[in-house]
Amino acid sequence: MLRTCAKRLRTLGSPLGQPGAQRRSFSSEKFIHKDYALPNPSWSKDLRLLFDQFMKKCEDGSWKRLPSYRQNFPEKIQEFQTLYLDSSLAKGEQHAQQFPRSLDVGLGFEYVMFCNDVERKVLCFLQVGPHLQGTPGFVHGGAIATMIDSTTGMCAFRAGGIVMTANLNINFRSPIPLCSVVVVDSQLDKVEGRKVFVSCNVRSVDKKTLHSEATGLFIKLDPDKSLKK
Ligand SMILES: CCCCCC/C=C\CCCCCCCC(=O)SCCNC(=O)CCNC(=O)[C@H](O)C(C)(C)COP(=O)(O)OP(=O)(O)OC[C@H]1O[C@@H](n2cnc3c(N)ncnc32)[C@H](O)[C@@H]1OP(=O)(O)O
Repeated sequence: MLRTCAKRLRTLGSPLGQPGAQRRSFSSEKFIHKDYALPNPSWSKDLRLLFDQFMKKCEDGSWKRLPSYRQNFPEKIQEFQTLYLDSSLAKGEQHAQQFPRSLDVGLGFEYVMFCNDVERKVLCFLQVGPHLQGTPGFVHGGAIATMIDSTTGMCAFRAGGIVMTANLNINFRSPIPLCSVVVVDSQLDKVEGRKVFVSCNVRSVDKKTLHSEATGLFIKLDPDKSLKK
């Protein structure tokens, strides 16, 4: 699996250990607002197949592909700051990046999310790159938690607007091989006032292996309360 992964990365012109090529181009607006939830040469056949299968499901409008950027658009950040932040927290925002998109293409998280608002589900098809290693040959638990947080967070966001994770409970059932593709499947369970409850599982593409199970509690932010440092 790792050898195939390294081969695909060489075709990107960003060999392992020399990630600078991708980073150099990052400063241009074009790359900041590039939609990363689209196929690139680092994507494996498994990820491409899932992508193509769900793009077909989007044709009748039941599913939607969610675009994904390294940075939020300035007007969104402005809106967020105006509503929820102390002005003292506004520093450094122009250099901020979405954490799961901050690694070089192919080396970290390669993923695309699809949502179905009627079924209240968000699915994430995720390829875990070689820089996400924990135990040798397997993915770091923190990397898995990141994508569970992002997927369940997106599910909560679609139901409740701007939310933050208050509690995330994960059971790691079976390790995820590095460079494999997994499906993060999240489901909105209920909304009680400002509390949004979401559950989630992570499985192999053939669904035979359950890698992780999780539940998340998200709280809709209250515009009358400012977030503090
Ligand atoms: C630029 C903006 C664009 C946005 C686009 C977003 C798009 C997509 C989403 C992507 C998903 C990203 C996913 C990543 C999300 C994160 O990782 S967030 C980072 C981690 N989380 C935090 O740092 C949060 C830290 N905590 C807090 O800031 C606060 O505790 C809170 C905001 C979560 C809640 O505070 P507050 O608003 O003051 O609410 P409370 O009054 O405290 O609580 C309200 C009710 O909820 C219950 N509750 C709160 N926390 C918990 C908990 N941990 N467990 C159980 N219950 C909890 C609390 O008891 C209250 O209940 P009642 O009303 O009393 O019944």
